[in-house]
Amino acid sequence: MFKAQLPATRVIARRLYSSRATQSLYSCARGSVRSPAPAASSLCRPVGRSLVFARGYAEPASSKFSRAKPHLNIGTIGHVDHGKTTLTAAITKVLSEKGAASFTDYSQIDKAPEEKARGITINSAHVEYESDTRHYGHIDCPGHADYIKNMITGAAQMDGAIIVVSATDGQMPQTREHLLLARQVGIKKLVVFINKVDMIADKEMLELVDMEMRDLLSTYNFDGENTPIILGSALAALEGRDPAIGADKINELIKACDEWLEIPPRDLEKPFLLPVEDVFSISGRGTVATGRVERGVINKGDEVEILGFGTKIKSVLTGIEAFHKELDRGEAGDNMGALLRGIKREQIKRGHVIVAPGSIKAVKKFQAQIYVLTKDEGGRYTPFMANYTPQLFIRTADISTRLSWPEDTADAEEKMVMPGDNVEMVCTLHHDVAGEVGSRFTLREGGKTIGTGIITKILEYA
Ligand SMILES: Nc1nc2c(ncn2[C@@H]2O[C@H](COP(=O)(O)OP(=O)(O)OP(=O)(O)O)[C@@H](O)[C@H]2O)c(=O)[nH]1
Ligand SMILES: [Mg+2]
Repeated sequence: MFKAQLPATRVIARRLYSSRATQSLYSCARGSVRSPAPAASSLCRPVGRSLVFARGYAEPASSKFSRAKPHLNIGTIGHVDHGKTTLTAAITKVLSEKGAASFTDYSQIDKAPEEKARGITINSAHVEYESDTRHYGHIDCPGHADYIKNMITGAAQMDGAIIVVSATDGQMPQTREHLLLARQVGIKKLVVFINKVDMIADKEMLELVDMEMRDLLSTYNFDGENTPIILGSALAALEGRDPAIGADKINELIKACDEWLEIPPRDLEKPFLLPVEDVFSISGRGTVATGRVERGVINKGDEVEILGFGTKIKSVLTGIEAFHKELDRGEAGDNMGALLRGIKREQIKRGHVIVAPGSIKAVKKFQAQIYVLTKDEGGRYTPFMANYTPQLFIRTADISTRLSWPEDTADAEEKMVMPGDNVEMVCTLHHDVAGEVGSRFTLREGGKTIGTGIITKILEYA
């Protein structure tokens, strides 16, 4: 009873605390004592696709799709009105005819539910469908601001994207902005859909849009030469007419996604990282750090490194507890307690990370893409300028950080950041923390979140 009221990590530490409890845990592991593990333990372990849900997806209403196929998160990006939502609806329409999706019509997608991600409201719709070889989760946002927020917060992370560009307009400012952001947040490959070809009779015009898109992709360091570009009409596909520019092109698009977009390494395949939430001293046994494993796998006896706050020490994990049992192995998603050999209570604290040695470094200064919340989102009412010093929260660490403009910025002295802006700034940390390109963080001031960001470039290691 008493234990049930404690946060999971405390329970773990308490269990490691008493050697008698540890003994009973061993017997529990052998299956001789105790009823089945408490339900709470099943909360943590990501099984197959549920990893995706841990990243912000709601469990889909239909579960008739095969879970056996590899899963990829994608979405439509691109300039306002170029046809992202129409294309999303068209994909579900064409694939539903093969039984590989449930048709989600335009109005259902554009009436996206609001999601709260780190205090930021994002309107986005998730649909899912299947190709011959993969299962896709697909996100479409109703507005430009929602794309920006979604990409920076990673509310629904995209592993790849379909950039939609209207043949009538060609590339527009948000085409470029979304491409740049896709690059910044680590999307490596895109597929291009040149839409509304039903409105263009001139073939040369289409070739021009194609060529310009390849140039633009290369400008933003994507593979402009080899990126698949499909020309079609999302509206024709949705309305079930002109298959040569409609349904056929949707099938071609999905095939291009299958062949060109890559499945990212799963969290389990990445190097081990445990953000420390709490630390306990257990007499007769040593120091235990608890937290939820962010990525990777660890085995009892493995060497680890503790990083952050000027610390870089090696140790060995001599005990692991997760799911209220003493185990030989912990993995991504587990709430675990880690017994560390030769580490004193004072040497480790909340905000440190325990990692596979050499897999990540501590950083002091980096460049980041930052979205600044509006006052309606609970953010600041007023703009700020360079040298503003909020608290930066990354994993379990919080550190005061100074914000400034990158070196080559014009008028850096007078430049203001308005609530609602998306900016690239330099963060100089008061002390070091484990970080890498792609690490996400939030900025807070006086107890409220004022911004959210993602590291794009490391400028100084600890
Ligand atoms: N003629 C033609 N019109 C299209 C096509 N695809 C989309 N449209 C129209 O273009 C308009 C904008 O389409 P949407 O799908 O709402 O565009 P969007 O990119 O989702 O727009 P935002 O979410 O507001 O950025 C609508 O009126 C669509 O009917 C197409 O292939 N041909
Ligand atoms: Mg839309």
